[in-house]
Amino acid sequence: MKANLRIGICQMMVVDDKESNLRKAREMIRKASRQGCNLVVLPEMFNCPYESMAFPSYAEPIPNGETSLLLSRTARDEHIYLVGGSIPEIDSGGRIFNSCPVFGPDGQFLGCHRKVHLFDVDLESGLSFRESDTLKAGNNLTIIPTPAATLGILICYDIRFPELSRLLSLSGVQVLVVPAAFNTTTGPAHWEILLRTRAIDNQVFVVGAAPATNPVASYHAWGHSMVVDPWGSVLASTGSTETVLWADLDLSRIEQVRKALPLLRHRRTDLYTLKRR
Ligand SMILES: NC(=O)CC(=O)C(=O)O
Repeated sequence: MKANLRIGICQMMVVDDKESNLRKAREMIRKASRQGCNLVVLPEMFNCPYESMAFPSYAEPIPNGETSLLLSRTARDEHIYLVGGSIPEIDSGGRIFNSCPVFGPDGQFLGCHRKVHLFDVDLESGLSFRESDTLKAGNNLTIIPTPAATLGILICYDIRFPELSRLLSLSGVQVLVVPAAFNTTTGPAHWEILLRTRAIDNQVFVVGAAPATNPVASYHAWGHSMVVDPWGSVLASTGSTETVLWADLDLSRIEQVRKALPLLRHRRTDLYTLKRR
């Protein structure tokens, strides 16, 4: 297989201490880079516990806050593309978002995705979460063109809404990058199925980057970071512990799969359409 993109996922354990999280992220990014990765992805809320009430005190501006500056420097030092998972972002009006900043190999800020769908749920297992208690929703689709690949960014719950992935794919996205933090209720039930389904539906690569399970955290992340190819095959996956995972993406696979099974061409747009507002 001809590889043209080696993608690394830092499945890090997030703790209730920003400086420790930043140190761990940098260490794991460097490890991925030493393994030859030219695109490295962090998980959702990698600098902050995944707790609504923690978001305001951990929030920072993007791209000039402490975390963004560290990511930019690390991307430049390692000469990699870096998808900065997500962090709580505070804007000039004091609004807080769940946001994913992306940096290029010169450290340049390439863009930012603000989570569009907020995770407000009361699960039968007893797990309740209400991101909207402290966060606002983003209003944009996020496409990051790079010479290596065109990336589309989704954050966690966004993956459950197929319209978003389809719109991104129809706009030329080749790799859906999904920093996420599914939990031990929804993770075993839905995580792998959703990642593989979005890959199969859209015939794109899907990269799911999750935190490792932290047994002392209030929210138990499921881990199981994964890379899926456009046929829905799992190229790399892991369990719940801290690890750096990597996979080689051969982007020509997208055209091969689309040629053999022309799903996107076979859509009946005379019967139905998907409109971006
Ligand atoms: N944490 C999320 O945003 C989403 C999630 O855990 C799920 O959809 O399940």
